[in-house]
Amino acid sequence: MLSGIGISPGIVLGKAKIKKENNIQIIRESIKDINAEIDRFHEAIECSKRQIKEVRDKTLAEIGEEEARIFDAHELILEDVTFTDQVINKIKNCLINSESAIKEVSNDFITIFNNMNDVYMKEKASDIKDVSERVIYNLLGIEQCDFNSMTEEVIVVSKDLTPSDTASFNKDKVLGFITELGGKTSHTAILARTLEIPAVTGINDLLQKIEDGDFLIIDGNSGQVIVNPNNKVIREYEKKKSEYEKQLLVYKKYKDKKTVSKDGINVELVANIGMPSDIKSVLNNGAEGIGLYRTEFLFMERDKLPTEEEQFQAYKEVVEKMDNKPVVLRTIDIGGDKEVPYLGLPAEMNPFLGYRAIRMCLDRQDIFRTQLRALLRASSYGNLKIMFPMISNIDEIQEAKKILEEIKVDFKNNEILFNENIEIGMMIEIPSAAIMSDVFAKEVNFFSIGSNDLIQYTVAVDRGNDKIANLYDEFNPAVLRLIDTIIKNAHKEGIWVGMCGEAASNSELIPILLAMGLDEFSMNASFLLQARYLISQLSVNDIKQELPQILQMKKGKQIQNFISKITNIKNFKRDMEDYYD
Ligand SMILES: C=C(OP(=O)(O)O)C(=O)O
Ligand SMILES: [Mg+2]
Repeated sequence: MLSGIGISPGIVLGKAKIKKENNIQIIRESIKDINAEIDRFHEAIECSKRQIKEVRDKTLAEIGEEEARIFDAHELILEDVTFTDQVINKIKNCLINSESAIKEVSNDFITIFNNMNDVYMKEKASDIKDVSERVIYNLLGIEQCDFNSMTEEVIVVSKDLTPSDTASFNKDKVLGFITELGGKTSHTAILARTLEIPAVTGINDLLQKIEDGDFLIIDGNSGQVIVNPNNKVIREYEKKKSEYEKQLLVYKKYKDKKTVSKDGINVELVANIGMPSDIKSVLNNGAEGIGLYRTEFLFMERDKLPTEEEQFQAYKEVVEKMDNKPVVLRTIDIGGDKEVPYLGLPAEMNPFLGYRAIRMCLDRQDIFRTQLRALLRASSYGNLKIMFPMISNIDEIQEAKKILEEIKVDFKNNEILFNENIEIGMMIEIPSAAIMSDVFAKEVNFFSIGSNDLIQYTVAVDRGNDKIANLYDEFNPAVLRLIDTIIKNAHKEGIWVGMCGEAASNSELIPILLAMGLDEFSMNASFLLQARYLISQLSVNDIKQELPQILQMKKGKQIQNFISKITNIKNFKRDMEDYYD
């Protein structure tokens, strides 16, 4: 049994097919005819572009537009003169062959991007590796491994797989794959999930542990790989596989349904997103809207502030793609663990208690006003709602609303279109706001409970600190009492209340939140169908009867046990975590 990281869910059983490393030796040869060498390089670039276009078109036809964009990025690398000029200069100045020049230049770029210690930059490094290997193969006239023409069903085993490799898989033949390198957020992992090919990564010395033809079981849910299992284990996994697939079919049936409990209570089930490209999976998983659009991601991974126009285009794209379904756009929550280096903000002793979110926006009104203008403009293209994060006192929400009003007046004077009745909401994620939620409820049209922060501030536990993760508990009775207070206060004022922190997708908490009367549940798209299924199995009024008793319990564990006993959802929780964690 080998343990790795499951990057694409599902279970498969089959024969191993090792993708041999093309251990090509690139020899640094001296050249005499510079022009001929540069021509050779250009020819290889053109040939690579043609191949990338083919992979792109295949991806577009068989997988999707978003995935095809990975290969647009590959083409851009070949068109990027900072890359190609450096290779040409190396050929000219060092009088070396193209293969070595590309290897040296791409290695420099890969090292720089990998050292940035940033997921996005690391992905860029792997794109450069993919593209430069392709050009080198073309220079050397080496055929690349053709996954498209596999004739028997296999599980591909490889040190690494590029997005090009993954996109060229013949889905009928490649049952799954295992690699040594790669992560959950890599392009290869994204493609595997879209293709619904189970995959596991992160197994050290993989190629020393598996041989061509070995019989394998891959469990993409738990990240386990079993090599040459006995018949008993094979039968056990065949059963697991069929149960998993049956359950998945049940979930999929809920895609276009409303979210209604067994006893007829209707709630809204919506998704959290970070950027427009997340929408595809949101729609595929039957979201009724977006409950949290974390716009700060548009401000990260770049070297200057996005302009009003750039922001407008992004927000408009989201709103239009959601086609009149509600989209709660949260103004930037920069700070805490979300750093934006080009803003030059000084380091702080306690960043989570510091210059963050609305605090920064009310201080840097240039940034805030630009965002408000962009989102107000986008509001005329669909059902957009505005939400302010990290509100801790009444002045902040009033000040934010005042600034928004000023921009509305300016828009009216200048005949700029926007939705005059746009709903305004606030996150309740700081205990002071939760305690004063009766007062805040008079200021806004809705609340969204940010349980990630609300928990960390209520129990004084850093949400990212593994050492004290046992204290970070959504079932902590203090947290549950605060949530109950917030919902009651919102309803007294006649406003709706949602939750967009991770706790909204916790299968043992969902029954309690339903009983408290939460109106909207916002979560990662991959949890939506399971949550809708779970809700359809629950009788909210029965759980409501138990709520006073639950709120009197002294320990989180006690509450959790009680809920799993009365709702019988222990197995369901295990399902959720196995499949998507
Ligand atoms: C949704 C939340 O906001 P973020 O995770 O972006 O801080 C939260 O705090 O629960
Ligand atoms: Mg938060």
